[in-house]
Amino acid sequence: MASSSSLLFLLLRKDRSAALGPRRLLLLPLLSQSRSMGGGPRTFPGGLNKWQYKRMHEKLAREKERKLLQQEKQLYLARLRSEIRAKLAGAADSPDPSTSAFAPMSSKDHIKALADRFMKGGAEDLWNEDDGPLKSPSPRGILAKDRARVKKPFLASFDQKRPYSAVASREMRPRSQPRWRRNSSSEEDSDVDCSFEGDTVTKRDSSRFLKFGSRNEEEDDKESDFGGRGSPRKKMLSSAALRNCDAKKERRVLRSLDDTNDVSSKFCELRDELKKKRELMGSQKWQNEAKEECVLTKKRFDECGISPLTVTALADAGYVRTTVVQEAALPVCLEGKDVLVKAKTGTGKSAAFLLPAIEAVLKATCNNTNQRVSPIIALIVCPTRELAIQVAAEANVLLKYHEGIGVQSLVGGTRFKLDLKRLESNPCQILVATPGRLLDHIENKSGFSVRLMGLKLLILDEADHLLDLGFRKDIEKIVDSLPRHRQSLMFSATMPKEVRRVSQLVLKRDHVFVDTVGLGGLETPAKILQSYLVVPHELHFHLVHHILQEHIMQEVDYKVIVFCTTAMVTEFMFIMLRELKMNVREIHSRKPQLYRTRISDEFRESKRLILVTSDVSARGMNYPDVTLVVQVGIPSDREQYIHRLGRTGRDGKYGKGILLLAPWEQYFLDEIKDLPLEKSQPRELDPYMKQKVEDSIGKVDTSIKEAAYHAWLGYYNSMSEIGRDKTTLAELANRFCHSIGLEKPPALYRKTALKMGLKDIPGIRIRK
Ligand SMILES: Nc1ncnc2c1ncn2[C@@H]1O[C@H](COP(=O)(O)OP(=O)(O)OP(=O)(O)O)[C@@H](O)[C@H]1O
Repeated sequence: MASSSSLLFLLLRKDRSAALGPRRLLLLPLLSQSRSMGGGPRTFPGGLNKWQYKRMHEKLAREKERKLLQQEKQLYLARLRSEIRAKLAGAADSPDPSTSAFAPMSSKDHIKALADRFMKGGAEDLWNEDDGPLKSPSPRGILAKDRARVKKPFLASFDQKRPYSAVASREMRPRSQPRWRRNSSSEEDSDVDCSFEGDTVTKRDSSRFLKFGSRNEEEDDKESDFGGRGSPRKKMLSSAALRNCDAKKERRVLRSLDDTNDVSSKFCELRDELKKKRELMGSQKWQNEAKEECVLTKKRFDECGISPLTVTALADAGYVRTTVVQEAALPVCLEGKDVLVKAKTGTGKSAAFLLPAIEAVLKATCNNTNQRVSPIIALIVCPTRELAIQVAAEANVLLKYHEGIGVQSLVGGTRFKLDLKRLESNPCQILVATPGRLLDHIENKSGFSVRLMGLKLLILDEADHLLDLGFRKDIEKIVDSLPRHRQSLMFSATMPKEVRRVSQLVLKRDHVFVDTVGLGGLETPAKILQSYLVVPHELHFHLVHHILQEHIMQEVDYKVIVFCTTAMVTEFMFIMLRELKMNVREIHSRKPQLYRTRISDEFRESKRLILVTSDVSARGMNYPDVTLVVQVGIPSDREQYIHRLGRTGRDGKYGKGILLLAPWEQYFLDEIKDLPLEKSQPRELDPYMKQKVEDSIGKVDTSIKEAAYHAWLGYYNSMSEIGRDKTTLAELANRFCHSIGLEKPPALYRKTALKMGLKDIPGIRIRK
């Protein structure tokens, strides 16, 4: 077993070094060329031009991905074959198959080998629900002496009794002990999860072992013409992800509109389940539970081993005690280890990675004082422009008393030359960047690559999103151009197991996993009251207006974010609400960067304002005191729901979240069934207000409505649940079309329809 996993590891290393090799070789001449020429070359080694050079890297990345995929497939097939053989040979009944020299490898061992390949120890929680019979004696039944034998997982130096655990992947629970156990009664049932945390055994709902949704939510530059979820081509790529071979996701395809009735029994089940949850969640109980969730700990920053100047700056900003994630992550990060951190939204992850970044700079600068051009010591990569700007601003606050340490941001949507000027005139040791623009600098300015040679610390904020297929290639290229001897940190509020599997692209194999949520723990802040509403498309816009009005009446200092599915639907919603004289602003990828930054700053400072936005504001944005988050339509996946919701209830405050779905979109509730969502009471719409909304919809320009229809179609076409049934999709799109006041659906270009698989589909009109 050990030899097979080490063989796999060797294979992988070989594959990786094959992909890295040419890049490294190419970098040397590139550097020497830049030194001799003095400026940044526009030609590339081997006489390649920029595009050839770019294509060569893309090809390398494609090959690497293909090889990984193939290996994964082989392993999975081998596992299936072995399982069949085991059954035929009656080995399944054998109490200990491993005792027979000829016994086939068990499925569990195969999965272990698979996990070993990625993470060595600590990968047990990456397994799929169905992988192997993890039957084991009830944890209650475990004898004290057995418990004593269970080596405590390596915990980062913080209080283990807290509801989180920091687990070093190198020292994991012995496999003989149950980490979690599925309730075998039914796939749909909420599972009971038993997990050890230190010495304690906790029972939890483990229904969050869910699918690997493809998250092609765009970074600013990636929001496609056809909605925010990336182009159909991107989607095709994502469907080739590892999950096809490994994740066992139950498909829910809507064959026709009538299917919504056919699955009513399923919904009944769901309703019952939710009713039970509602009872549990009775508002009194919710408040009590919420009160218990405390973000701050007793540990003070001056006890954390960070520079006194930083402690003073922190105190100026009102930070005296650490938050849960800061207490857990800081010691391991400051030790210089590679760390993967998962913590709920709004719990202070930014400071948890900025403080180690500052310490890394202090350490590096005192070791090396006479450099002509200051190297970049810490690089922070963020998925969106606003987030990068926000993180840079927070770094500046923490650097208040550190003279000579600079921070800069590199984001798309600004002029490349201006970036260069800024970088030259204000040298910085901490750089915050979005992947696209960063790669532009790496590939086009060799002087910049030289500055990156001194890098000590790489940080990926919203790491699961950055390692998702929309960004992964860019991240791989960036990582390939950085020194190998560095520390790497990855942070996010969500960490799907598939992302953990590929985290080795960035992290060392013996990295530490700090999880302040805990296996099976509630992934959303307890202080957010979550609910959902199901109404037909035709009433969505009326209802959004109604909900906003209701909220404004309840909250004097309201501050609301309305998330829409795509940039163009966002634009439509914004204009409609503006026509209704509401105090609204908009941010989405179709707006110029200067405008976006201005609105973002305005919203941060303001009260009594509504921000209508696409997913560009979903992750990381810290707008204080948001009182309500409304999500209109299905989010691209469970993770996106959690991040959008997390714009409220930050920093230990209370908040509200409402998810608005059309009847056919209810299947999404299954993805978040472990989250405490209540069904909201249907609202009575005032006929007068209804007419007012109709009038305002009528005032929106037809070209915007048409673009919104196209974007809507593109967004839902990329969702596997509905995108495969094109006829139903076209019907639903037509309903949406009526809801925005268009009489008939606007025509698509033939080429676009072909690309989207919508040619010759009834209800889809093609441009002559
Ligand atoms: N130690 C602290 N004491 C007081 N407030 C803090 C502390 N650390 C962070 N905060 C505040 O908590 C809020 C949320 O912080 P931050 O934006 O870092 O959260 P996050 O975990 O990164 O959220 P997300 O998952 O959405 O990215 C901010 O307003 C920040 O100022």
